[in-house]
Amino acid sequence: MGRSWWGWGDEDAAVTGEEAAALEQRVAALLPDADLTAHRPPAVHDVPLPAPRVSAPAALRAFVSDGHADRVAHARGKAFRDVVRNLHGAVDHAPDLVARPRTEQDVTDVLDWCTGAGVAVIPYGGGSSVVGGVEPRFDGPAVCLDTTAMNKVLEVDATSRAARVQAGILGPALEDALRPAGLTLRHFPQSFEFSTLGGWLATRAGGHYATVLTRIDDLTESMRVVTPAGTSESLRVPGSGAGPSPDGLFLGSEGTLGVITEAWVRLQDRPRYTASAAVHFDDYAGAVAATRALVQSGLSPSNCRLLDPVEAMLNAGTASQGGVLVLGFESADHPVDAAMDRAAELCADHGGAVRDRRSDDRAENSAGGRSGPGSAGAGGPARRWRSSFLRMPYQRDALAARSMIVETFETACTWDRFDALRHAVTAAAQDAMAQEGAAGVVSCRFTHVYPDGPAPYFGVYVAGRWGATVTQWDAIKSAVSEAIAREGGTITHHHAVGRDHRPWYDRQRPDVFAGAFRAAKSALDPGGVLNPGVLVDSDPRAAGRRNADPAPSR
Ligand SMILES: Cc1cc2nc3c(=O)[nH]c(=O)nc-3n(C[C@H](O)[C@H](O)[C@H](O)COP(=O)(O)OP(=O)(O)OC[C@H]3O[C@@H](n4cnc5c(N)ncnc54)[C@H](O)[C@@H]3O)c2cc1C
Repeated sequence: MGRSWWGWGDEDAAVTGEEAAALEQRVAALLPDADLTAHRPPAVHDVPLPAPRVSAPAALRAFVSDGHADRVAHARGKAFRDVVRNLHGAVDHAPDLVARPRTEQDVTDVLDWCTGAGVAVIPYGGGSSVVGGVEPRFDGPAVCLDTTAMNKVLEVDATSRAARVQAGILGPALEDALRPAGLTLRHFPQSFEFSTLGGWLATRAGGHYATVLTRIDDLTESMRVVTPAGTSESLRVPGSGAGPSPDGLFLGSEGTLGVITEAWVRLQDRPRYTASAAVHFDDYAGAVAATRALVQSGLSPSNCRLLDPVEAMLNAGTASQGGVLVLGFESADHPVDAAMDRAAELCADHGGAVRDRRSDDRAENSAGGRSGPGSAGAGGPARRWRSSFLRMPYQRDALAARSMIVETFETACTWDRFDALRHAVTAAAQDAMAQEGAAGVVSCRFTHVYPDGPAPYFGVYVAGRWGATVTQWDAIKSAVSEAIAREGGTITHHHAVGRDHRPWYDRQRPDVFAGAFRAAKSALDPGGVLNPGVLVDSDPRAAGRRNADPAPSR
């Protein structure tokens, strides 16, 4: 047993037995007409693939594979639509080769060969993209450049609390390497176990923590990027006003400008003091007002996830009329009970009742302790929500195999627009479901909150039709994306643009910026080989041979 080729994570962690039966029961109670017949994916070797269209030159063969299983496993990311297409054994676009460079020189050699031969290159970390970011959805040959052999922490500067880390390291290995020094990156996306530092930087990933240092951008001191035009390394300083930031260009570049090979990242002492609570509300408007008051108070909770009643019921097992605010504080330096006291007062002002409050000063997360999203101090609904958070991707796969459409989408907007956006998005999802003849529910939680607005994260749980769930989901996704754009939200707060969000991203970004970005791409990637179809189209003279198609193939 190892990594699942078709779904999330490890094969031996897949949902089976009692967990599967309990899941089916919960769905049947919610959607009694759902057909929950379980379908199985084909064995990886039975997935049909055309022969590779290119072969690696002799100098690269030591780290390049054209193996069938390698090509299938690197063919797409881990969104719902990826998992379902895998379940059907339909891999329309696979890379011709998978390269696993061991050094920066190997990366340069791959880029040089691909630029010369007109072969596309898709930088690939953990392959957990949910936006079609790693799928070679274009004509012409492609090499998947898998960075996971470059996976070491190279240096720790304990004085400045920073580390120089290779981009292909996965979350757990990074934290394991930092733990002996009592340090942590404290960046825990839900995909933490199976995504890489390079992927986080390339997508501007959002971690588990709700306020202040929410994204990998905030934790980045400098970056080293190998491009077809040469290598860029930014100065390692705590801040700089020296013109536009080179890191600002490469953060979120999604493999279109170069391969991120290393970064200096900012670390923190592992938290010792924690406090958590679940605050129940009778009225969702009051819950939203309390969350806004909290994030505008300067208290900076580490966790501040407002679950609406549907989300609270489905994923925290808690009935609540107005929603539940999962609240947490933590510090390596001082007790956080006073902050929790004040947060409870602010919530009470808006009708919130604190339940399941816990605090802990036992250094559970300090050197030698375990780490992960919100791993200390939580009880009751907060604890149930956290464990279901980690099981969610596995359960999504089990439900996808049972014709359910289970997927999420996210955005961010200012507080003044949130009510209208939530209503519009929920209505668009419900209308699209009705048009697809499918019954389902829509949930909403805040993943991150800022003084000027929340990042709402929606879930859909729909009884689909086997064989049609991808087209059904695409129709829902298109409708909600239109609603988000209409209501002034961003097409993504942290899932990135990839190929799937291109139509809305192209409308969101200013035209002059698109031109400047295209010019930067031409300068760094003159052959237009890097991740065609993502973020921006190359100069047509460079990309003419490839006919990139940003729209999702169905
Ligand atoms: C179950 C699940 C939960 C998720 N939870 C979160 C979450 O909490 N927060 C969040 O932000 N996202 C989340 N995601 C989305 C995904 O995990 C993130 O986008 C993550 O940052 C991708 O990292 P990766 O290493 O898997 O990159 P990949 O999926 O391999 O690649 C993503 C993009 O980055 C590019 N890329 C990868 N490595 C490099 C590199 N070294 N240099 C240049 N470009 C590179 C790729 O070309 C691609 O465009 C989740 C996804 C899943 C499936």
